[in-house]
Amino acid sequence: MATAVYLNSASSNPFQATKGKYAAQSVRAVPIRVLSVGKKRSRELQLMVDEYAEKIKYYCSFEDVQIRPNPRNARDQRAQVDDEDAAMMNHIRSDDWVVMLDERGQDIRSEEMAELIGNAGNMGASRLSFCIGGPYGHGRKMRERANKSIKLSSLVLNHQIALLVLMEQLYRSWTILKGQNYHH
Ligand SMILES: C[S@@+](CC[C@H](N)C(=O)[O-])C[C@H]1O[C@@H](n2cnc3c(N)ncnc32)[C@H](O)[C@@H]1O
Repeated sequence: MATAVYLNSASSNPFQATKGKYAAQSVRAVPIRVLSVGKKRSRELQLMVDEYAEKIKYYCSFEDVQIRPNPRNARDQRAQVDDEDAAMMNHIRSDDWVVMLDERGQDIRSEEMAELIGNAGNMGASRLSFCIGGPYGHGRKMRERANKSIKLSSLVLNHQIALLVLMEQLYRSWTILKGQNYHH
């Protein structure tokens, strides 16, 4: 039977062996993908993304999917967003659990992000897809399809910065779920 992941402070359970702030959770590791619209990344950014990807892969399968911006060289913003939206939707399956990254999304804490990842398997998701939009953000199809919309900050971030912050938070989430000594 599915059990929901609720994060309680490890100190409330003295029998739980853990070095971190939270007790280790037993979770089904659902594969994670990050879909992001963006031009070719700088070498420096790619190195940092790869570094986090390797860390995340220690816990679950991980894929970094890049989507070409403005794939049909549309002249106006609306058409560009629609084309990027369609390209992103092509990568999403019906049983994916889709998290849209958006400056107007729900403000969540790192512990809530960890719960989201920990509970994905219990919700019947076969895959978790985190989606980062292009220069003008997400289109209508993505907004309708997303199971959840979250913000990383109240500031608007460059998509590459958003990607890096997301990668670190995915890694952080897993260390929280495993009760490891990274999150304080
Ligand atoms: C340059 S931003 C697009 C900004 C645009 N004003 C919009 O309405 O989305 C490119 C992408 O980065 C991500 N992003 C930027 N700031 C963010 C934030 N504060 N929280 C979450 N995602 C953010 C979103 O996925 C966004 O679609």
